[in-house]
Amino acid sequence: RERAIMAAQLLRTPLLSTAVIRSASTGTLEVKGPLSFWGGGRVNPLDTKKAEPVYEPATGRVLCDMVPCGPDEVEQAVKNAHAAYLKWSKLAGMERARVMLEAARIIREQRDEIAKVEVINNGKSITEARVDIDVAWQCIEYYAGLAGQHIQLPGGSFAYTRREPLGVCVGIGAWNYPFQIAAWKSAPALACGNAMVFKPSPMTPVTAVMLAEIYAQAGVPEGLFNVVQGGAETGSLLCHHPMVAKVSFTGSVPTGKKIMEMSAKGVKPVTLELGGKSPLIIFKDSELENAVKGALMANFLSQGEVCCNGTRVFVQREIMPQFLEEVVKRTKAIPVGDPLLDGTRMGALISRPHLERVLGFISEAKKQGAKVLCGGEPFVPSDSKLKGGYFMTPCVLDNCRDDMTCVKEEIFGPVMSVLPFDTEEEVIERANNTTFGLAAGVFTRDVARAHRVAENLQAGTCFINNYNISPVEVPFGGYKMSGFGRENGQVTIEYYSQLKTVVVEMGDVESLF
Ligand SMILES: NC(=O)c1ccc[n+]([C@@H]2O[C@H](COP(=O)([O-])OP(=O)(O)OC[C@H]3O[C@@H](n4cnc5c(N)ncnc54)[C@H](O)[C@@H]3O)[C@@H](O)[C@H]2O)c1
Repeated sequence: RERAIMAAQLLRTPLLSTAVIRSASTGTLEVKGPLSFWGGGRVNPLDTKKAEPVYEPATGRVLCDMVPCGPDEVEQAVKNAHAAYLKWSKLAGMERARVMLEAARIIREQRDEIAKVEVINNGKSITEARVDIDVAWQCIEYYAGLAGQHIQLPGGSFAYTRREPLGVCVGIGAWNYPFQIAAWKSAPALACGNAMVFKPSPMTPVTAVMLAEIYAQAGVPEGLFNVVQGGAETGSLLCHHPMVAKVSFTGSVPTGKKIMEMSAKGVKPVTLELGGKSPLIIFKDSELENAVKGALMANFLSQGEVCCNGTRVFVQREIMPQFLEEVVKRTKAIPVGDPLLDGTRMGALISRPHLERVLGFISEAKKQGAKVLCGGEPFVPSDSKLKGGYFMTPCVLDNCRDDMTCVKEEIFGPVMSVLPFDTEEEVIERANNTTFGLAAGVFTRDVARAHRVAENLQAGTCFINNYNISPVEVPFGGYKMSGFGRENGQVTIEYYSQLKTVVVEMGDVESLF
């Protein structure tokens, strides 16, 4: 009966054709049809009553509907994933690698189209979205292969370890890097022989389906990478499902705590990639031009909606005037507008409520004594089709103190708080005075100081003389309440596999009994 239901629901046509995407511009793309994917195709929803609108951030129009998956659908997706896992995990690493390399190749080939859809659904600039998609295929290419270890024991005996898959892994994503998060989770999961059920954010449901289509086209077994749509309810069904072996989550701290609690009930390992309020420390001996560029990169990528952004910018007092002058000049020059235009450097925030929340942080900062040096206002681009979009001007706040809300809480928007400091000892203490610990940065020409500061900062990633550089070869993840576990780099294999030790006796058994 289940098979019959599946057959009636399954759609193997692609969500969007290349021609449709190519001819689309801001305000024109229509996304129709189901956005969930399992068993090798897109699946019609069982119940559309709880459908929610998904908006195009640059125009404010409805892009499509997101229909959350209920218990029966989650059950189908997980079962499909499990069946695929049984086949996929028996393949040799090289065989899996071949399929994954093919998926990486297809993404590379369709990079401009995927980036365009990402922009339309997420609002970030096309220049950034293209980089996101490049990082996604690089990640899949990177993980296409892995091996075990052989340990010699006395008397010709030996042991070896096998890195074995966990089974069905669940990925739950945030809305700021929709396609890239799906790739960062699925690439190591699949490389290790697992299957994945991925739930994107309900605000950005579109491009994860495109990734599912690409994996299918590359030749993964049906059901190996599945997409279920929905919000908290669907996410919690996934975390509680007894056939799910692991949950990898990217999102906020409060949701991360719930994910951990739910997973604890089933003794499931979790990876938590949570929020941050990262410090960037600029010493007076820095090369100022690079430090200013670094501060901009640390704050304004993806409209400031980046978890590892260095939003607390500590500047040594002696260079504060020059730093502020230069940073404000450059911030004012950032072209905000139609995210699909090549010249745009800042697009629209994800939603109207989020825009209002970010503007609210700025009003609160002003009340608490901060001075707005530039930006921080809603912005209406001259192009009339963008008048309903969620744009704002990037903001630099001066006169900040450590106890202000804008300095303590994650804003997740284009708002830089600048704070003066005097000594290295003082700034390290202030930089670490937060419950978060995702990233940190330091600019200085003094090599010894750079490494000393990096050692003393409580953060999962420390950037020296740059900021927000995350190549796929390098592990990424948090300290403290920014989470645990890592994504990217070789170490992530450990988070998507379990280690089996096999001990082999080559002689006779010596018994004490
Ligand atoms: N560390 C990282 O790698 C990283 C990367 C990107 C974003 N983030 C963080 O993500 C946050 C912004 O993303 P967001 O607003 O989408 O976060 P969020 O926590 O609101 O939602 C994240 C995901 O969790 C799902 N979810 C919500 N409640 C759930 C529940 N009870 N059970 C299961 N799933 C549930 C959502 O539907 C969504 O898919 C920021 O705090 C940001 O710092 C972290």
